[in-house]
Amino acid sequence: MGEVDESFIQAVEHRPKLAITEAEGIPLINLSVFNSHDLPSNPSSIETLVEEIRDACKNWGFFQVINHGVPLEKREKLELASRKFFAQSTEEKLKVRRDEVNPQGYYDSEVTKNVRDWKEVFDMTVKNPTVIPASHEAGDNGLKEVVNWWPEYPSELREAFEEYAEEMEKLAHKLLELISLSLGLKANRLSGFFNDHTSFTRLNHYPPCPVPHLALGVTRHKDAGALTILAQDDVGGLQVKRKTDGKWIRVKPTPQAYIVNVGDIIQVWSNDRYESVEHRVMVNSEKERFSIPFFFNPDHNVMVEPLEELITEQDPVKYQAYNWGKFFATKKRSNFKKLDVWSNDKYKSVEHRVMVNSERERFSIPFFFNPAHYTMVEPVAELVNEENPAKYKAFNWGKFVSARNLSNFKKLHVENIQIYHFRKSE
Ligand SMILES: O=C(O)CCC(=O)C(=O)O
Ligand SMILES: [Fe+2]
Repeated sequence: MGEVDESFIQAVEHRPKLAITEAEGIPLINLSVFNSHDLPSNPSSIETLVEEIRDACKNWGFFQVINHGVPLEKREKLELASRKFFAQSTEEKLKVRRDEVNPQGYYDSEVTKNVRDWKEVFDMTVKNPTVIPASHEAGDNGLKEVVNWWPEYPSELREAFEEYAEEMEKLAHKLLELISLSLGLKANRLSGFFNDHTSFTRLNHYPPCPVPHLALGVTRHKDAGALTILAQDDVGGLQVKRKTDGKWIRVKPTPQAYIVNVGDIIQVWSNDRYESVEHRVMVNSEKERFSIPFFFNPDHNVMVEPLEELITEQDPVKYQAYNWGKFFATKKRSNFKKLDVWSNDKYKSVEHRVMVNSERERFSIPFFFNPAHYTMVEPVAELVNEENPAKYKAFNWGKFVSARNLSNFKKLHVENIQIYHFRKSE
């Protein structure tokens, strides 16, 4: 990734401490009773399991599962293909780069909460094609089909992914059943939301980082979907914000286990009984790290809202319904970076500052020449070509300025869409 660009540097309060206490870990749950059939015949064994899931979702929002039924060789095949893909030159990887039209593929400049992540990724949807809204605009009812890009090398990536995704889907449905039971609902209560699901899998590669105390592999965030099932390698780096005290707890790699976390959608469905928990990824200066999250997301047309069975007088509805596809499209779109945009990075905006002195006062009068508020700022078309693809997405100047003024000029703090925007006031 070359020299360390300022966009990677976290604000002081978000920088990771390199020595982290590994006190209490997230719960480890054995799924063996549940992994061979749809619902096990022994009701008391499943009761204990459901109880464990309930406690884990309530107290942590995160847990690990073992004896999950996913064949190890399928995971290893995809892990190996991922290593081979990322080991190629940037030029090769950019041939399958994600763009405005197709959000799948390779990407090395993801921005979470306006700070760049120290990672590169490759995204693939599980359904190929996957149907999503054509745009984030509320009035636009158009749909589009997203198809996966496949790199030339390694040629086995596609097969490895497809086999793996099938296993992930099975595991995700099992977990969904357990979660439904743990909320006192029928096992299949949530299954119908996933007929044409928009799930995707991401290959993450975190290269060694010369400034692990200043940057993060993934900035603190919550996952927007229903559930995430993560395979991490043996390097470690994932941290979860413990609910009891807000401390960052490292998720110790457990060979062959999967890490599961509740996403925002389960938070809303459960009307806050279960919360989607913040997590982040630390990087280190010596070892690269690989991980593979599977994001289990419902159909694009699902209206996400608290489940009516969980609503009572004492526990009234906490969220307004929102459309999953639109929410997701908006979230993807608002992941953009800083200025230097029109020139597509040919000219860089340069930092400057003003010194004062002990004797003389000084006056100056700057004139800030800004476009109209409705201007959509994006690289000018003449400066964009195949060798020099657009480095910025379009953004609205007026909205940018008002967000920036709010954030005290420190960071471009245009906040991503979040479920709390749909929270009803108490
Ligand atoms: O790599 C990891 O351990 C977690 C990645 C993650 O949180 C994400 O991609 O949403
Ligand atoms: Fe995540």
